[in-house]
Amino acid sequence: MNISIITVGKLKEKYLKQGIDEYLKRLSAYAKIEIIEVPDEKAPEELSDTEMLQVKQKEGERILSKIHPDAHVIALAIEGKMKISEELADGLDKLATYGKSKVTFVIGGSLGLSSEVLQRANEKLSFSKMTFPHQLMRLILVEQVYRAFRILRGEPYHK
Ligand SMILES: C[S@@+](CC[C@H](N)C(=O)[O-])C[C@H]1O[C@@H](n2cnc3c(N)ncnc32)[C@H](O)[C@@H]1O
Repeated sequence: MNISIITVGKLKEKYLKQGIDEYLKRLSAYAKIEIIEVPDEKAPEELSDTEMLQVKQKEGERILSKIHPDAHVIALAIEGKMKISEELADGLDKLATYGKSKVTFVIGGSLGLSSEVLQRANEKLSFSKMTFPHQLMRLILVEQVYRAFRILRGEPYHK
C-alpha cells in the first residue's frame, strides 16, 4: 500500500519530528509512506472571515495539486467520523482488498481544510471532538496508521 500524508506548513518542533521519524521508520516494514508538506499561508489573528476563507482556499489548491487522481482520500476533520483503531485497520485492509492501493490522508493548516478539499475526500476522519494542533496531528496519525498495520498482522502492540 502507498500511503501519503499531505500536511500544511513545515514541521518546526524537534520533539514532534523525532516521534514522527520513529513511526515512519517502523511503518516502512508494512507500507510505502511519505509525508508531503505544502506551503502554508500567513494567517495572523486579526483576519476577516473572507481572508480566512482565502487562506484555506489557497492552501486547499496546493493540497489538491498533490492528490493523485486514483487516491482514496481520508481528510482529517473534527466533524468527521470517529472510529476505533480496529475500524481504521479494517478500512485500510478493505481498500487494499479492493485494489485501492493509494491512500492519502490530509491534515489541514491552522485554519482547517477548504470545502474543496473536503469535497474531494472519500472519507472524513475525526480523532475526537477536541482540536489538536496540525503538527501534533501528524504524530497522532502516523502512530494510528502504524497501530492499524500491527492490528492487521495480528502482531502484539501495547494496549
Ligand atoms: C488546528 S486544526 C484546524 C482547526 C480549525 N478550526 C478546524 O475546525 O478545522 C488543524 C487540522 O488538524 C486536524 N485536526 C485537528 N484536530 C482534529 C481532530 N480532533 N480530529 C481530526 N482532525 C483534527 C484537521 O485536519 C485540521 O484541519
